[in-house]
Amino acid sequence: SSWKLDKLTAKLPVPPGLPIIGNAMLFIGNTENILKNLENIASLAMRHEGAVKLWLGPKLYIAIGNAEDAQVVLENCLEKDSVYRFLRPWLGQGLFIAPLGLWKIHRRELLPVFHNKAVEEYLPIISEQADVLVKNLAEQSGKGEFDVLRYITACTLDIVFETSMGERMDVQHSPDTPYLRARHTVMTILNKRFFKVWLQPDLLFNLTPYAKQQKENIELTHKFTDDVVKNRRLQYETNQNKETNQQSGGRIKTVLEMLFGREVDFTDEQLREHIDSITIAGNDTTALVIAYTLILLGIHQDAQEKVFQEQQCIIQNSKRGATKEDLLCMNYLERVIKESMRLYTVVPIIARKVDKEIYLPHSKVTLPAGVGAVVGSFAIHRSVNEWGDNANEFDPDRFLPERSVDRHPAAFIPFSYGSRNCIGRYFGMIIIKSIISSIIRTYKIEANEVGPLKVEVLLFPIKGHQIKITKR
Ligand code: HEM
Repeated sequence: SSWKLDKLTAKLPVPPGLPIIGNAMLFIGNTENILKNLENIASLAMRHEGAVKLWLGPKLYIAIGNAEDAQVVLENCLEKDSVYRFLRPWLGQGLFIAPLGLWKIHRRELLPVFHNKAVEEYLPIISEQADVLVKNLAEQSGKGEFDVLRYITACTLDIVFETSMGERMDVQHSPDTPYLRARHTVMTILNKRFFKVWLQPDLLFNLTPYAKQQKENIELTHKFTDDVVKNRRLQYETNQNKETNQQSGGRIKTVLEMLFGREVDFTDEQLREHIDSITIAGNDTTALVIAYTLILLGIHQDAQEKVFQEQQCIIQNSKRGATKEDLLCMNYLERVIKESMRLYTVVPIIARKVDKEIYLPHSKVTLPAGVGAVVGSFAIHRSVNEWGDNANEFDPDRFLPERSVDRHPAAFIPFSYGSRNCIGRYFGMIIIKSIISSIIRTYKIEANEVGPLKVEVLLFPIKGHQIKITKR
């Protein structure tokens, strides 16, 4: 039946491949090569109808580089592709990879927890950590280039841990803990598995030392979250009669606390899986967007000056954290952040399972059930068809309302699209805005370039996020 699948999708171009493994060669080699190959696939797609097909071993994938087909896939295919199965031992049925039936029920329960009003309660925690970040950065002020991502990641970890489970990790002061090391090890092994086809079959993976290492480190991270869930459940049950709404007693409720006593009676294991999924999906993504935006502001001094002037207008010379009202006024900064997410799409590819036949109106091809659909957000964000001839140039004002009216709704999808999009997108945006606001009011930034990129699930610059800062 691969013959039948091949025939059904005969209209689509296919890059040259090898027998048996098909196009899997495209994903072999270093991570920089993977990106080059992805770019070649994207340009092959552009020369045709914005889609190509790839055989990865026995499985057929359709790679999509146009907004119209991306919209159809992201609206209709809500089940994650089987490539995410490697996350299963770690994240179980957590929202990020939850199978469709369970996902529908749990997403509905989690939505109010990530509502604008609910996450705005976390602004004091965000500003407090942004303040620590600004102080930590002082050691780099007036010196040469340095990689800013490490500082930002420590800050977003502190924010995400405190808001999701009420744990004050203080990563910004003590970045090296057994839990964080274990977490990093698991991520490194998973990344290898995603991109190295020979590590994908369990049989082969289990022959490597990675298998044991992964198991031990997953157990360590599970134990950490299990303990938090157990303690918070106990506290919740003790206080149950006293507290009723989010801010009772003046204390802010964490994501975890908001999940107790809901319509769906989450088990402790389910809570652990959701909380782990949230801290994994929400941390590096947010940190990367901030780091790319700082480089872009360092390159484009005129944009930085405009961002600074806007801050002066809103918060004057104060060093206080940004309030909800302040954030709403940061329109230029918001356009800069969007342009940063467009050019450096930190989640560059999204893979979904096609569980029922669907027709792609742009490529004019019917995808049979059983194939995988890969949405190339990075490719769509840089496509001249969607963004015009200067698609590769930095121009925040392309996000002015009057210049956005004719754009396809799925031409800009940094948080994916449709009902399985990012549940934390508003939370992510307020963290990003608030942290950049604090940094830019204190430091002037310089940077040369982002340079060549690589894909390790997320998008990274090969030489790191190099910037120079000086106190204003
Ligand atoms: C700028 C920062 C962020 C970016 C670029 C981003 C991007 C994404 C994308 C592209 C997806 C969908 C993946 C797919 O369709 O397969 C997603 C899902 C998700 N994100 Fe985010 N995210 C960000 C911040 C956050 C934050 C702050 C949180 C929570 C604290 C979060 C939690 C999640 C969760 C739980 C999902 C799974 C949703 C579901 O399947 O229903 N993300 N994110």
